[in-house]
Amino acid sequence: MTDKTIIRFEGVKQQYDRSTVLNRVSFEIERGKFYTLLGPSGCGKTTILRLIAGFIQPTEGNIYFNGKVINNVPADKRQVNTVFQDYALFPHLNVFENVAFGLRIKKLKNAVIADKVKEALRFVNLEGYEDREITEMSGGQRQRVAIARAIVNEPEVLLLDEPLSALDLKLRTEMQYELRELQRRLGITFVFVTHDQEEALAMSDEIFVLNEGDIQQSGTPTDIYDEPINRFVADFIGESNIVPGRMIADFRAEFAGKQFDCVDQGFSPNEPVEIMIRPEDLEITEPEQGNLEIKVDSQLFRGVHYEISGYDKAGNEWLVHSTKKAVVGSSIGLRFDPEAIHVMRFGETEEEFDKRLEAYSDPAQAGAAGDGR
Ligand SMILES: Nc1ncnc2c1ncn2[C@@H]1O[C@H](COP(=O)(O)OP(=O)(O)OP(=O)(O)O)[C@@H](O)[C@H]1O
Repeated sequence: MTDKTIIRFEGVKQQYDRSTVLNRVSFEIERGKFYTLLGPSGCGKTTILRLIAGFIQPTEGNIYFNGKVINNVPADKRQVNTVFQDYALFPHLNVFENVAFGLRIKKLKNAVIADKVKEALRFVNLEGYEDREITEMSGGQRQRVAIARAIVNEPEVLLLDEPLSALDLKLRTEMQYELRELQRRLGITFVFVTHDQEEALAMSDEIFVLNEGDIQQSGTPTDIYDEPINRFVADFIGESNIVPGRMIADFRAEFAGKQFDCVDQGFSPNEPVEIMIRPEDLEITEPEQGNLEIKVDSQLFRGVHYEISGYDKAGNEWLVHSTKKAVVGSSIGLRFDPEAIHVMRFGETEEEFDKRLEAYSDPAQAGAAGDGR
């Protein structure tokens, strides 16, 4: 734990009846950053938010806030506010009263409330909308009222549970920029929940990828995109080619019936692995000039690139994103760099994975691990 840590989960388990929704999850959240909990429906994202907010208590483990255990601190005593998916605004109150609601409960003076509400509305670009009825506001504007109502309490952490999912694509993209910008201006910690990987990649400083009650991987968007820990993360974050293979030795992998140089090490000789290559890292060449040859099966124009798929001689399917066209039924070559080959070990924990990656970037450790070439 560092002095930047604001929230820490230590072995937190959550059970409803007999089903375990979180399996002894441990992680840290630092002050002033934009975090995203990303994962498919039902993986436990909202449960983590509810635990941070104090709407539920963990079955096991501890939750720390600024270094103190808060398992039994009631929700209204936590320095945390939540923006809900459906905004949960009061339809019978106007914009001002919706934002002022929490402050009235705290019995602040009217002049103080007026100042704070004005400031919060300014932050979300809704100055002058104080007297509007909620029913007269658009989806995007309601969203901003909900955010103003949360930030008016000056929380240390803002929790956002799929706040953009009700908006259409264009507005959603606009709000992504706005939220990111708002977080920078406010300088407080945001914990944002989404099942949309593009949204997570675009907005976050740090992403936690969840599946079935476990954190599969945590890291920056580029870490997670470039070095996914396993098939689940690789598949969930972007499109990927994943084929079976084995590590012959350090820096030498075999897949699709051939051997290739790669940048991975620290595996047992002949260890079975999964090989991942992103579609945009494959370059189309003449059939005999590539590292692999595939027979083109289909081609779709996607606006910026062509999406080409085909099969190699070993029967693996490959997806290619390229600005070059290919002819369905013809053979093409695929060229890729050793750095484009990502080797994934079966059943590796995040700790082991991080250690292995660190060894690549630290020549002293890499040497100690033995260069098997
Ligand atoms: N009060 C409850 N009682 C019983 N089961 C619950 C309760 N709340 C959530 N669950 C279950 O816990 C699991 C995780 O739910 P959670 O809402 O945390 O998932 P999520 O990742 O946020 O999903 P979504 O994206 O669909 O909102 C689900 O299987 C859900 O059915």
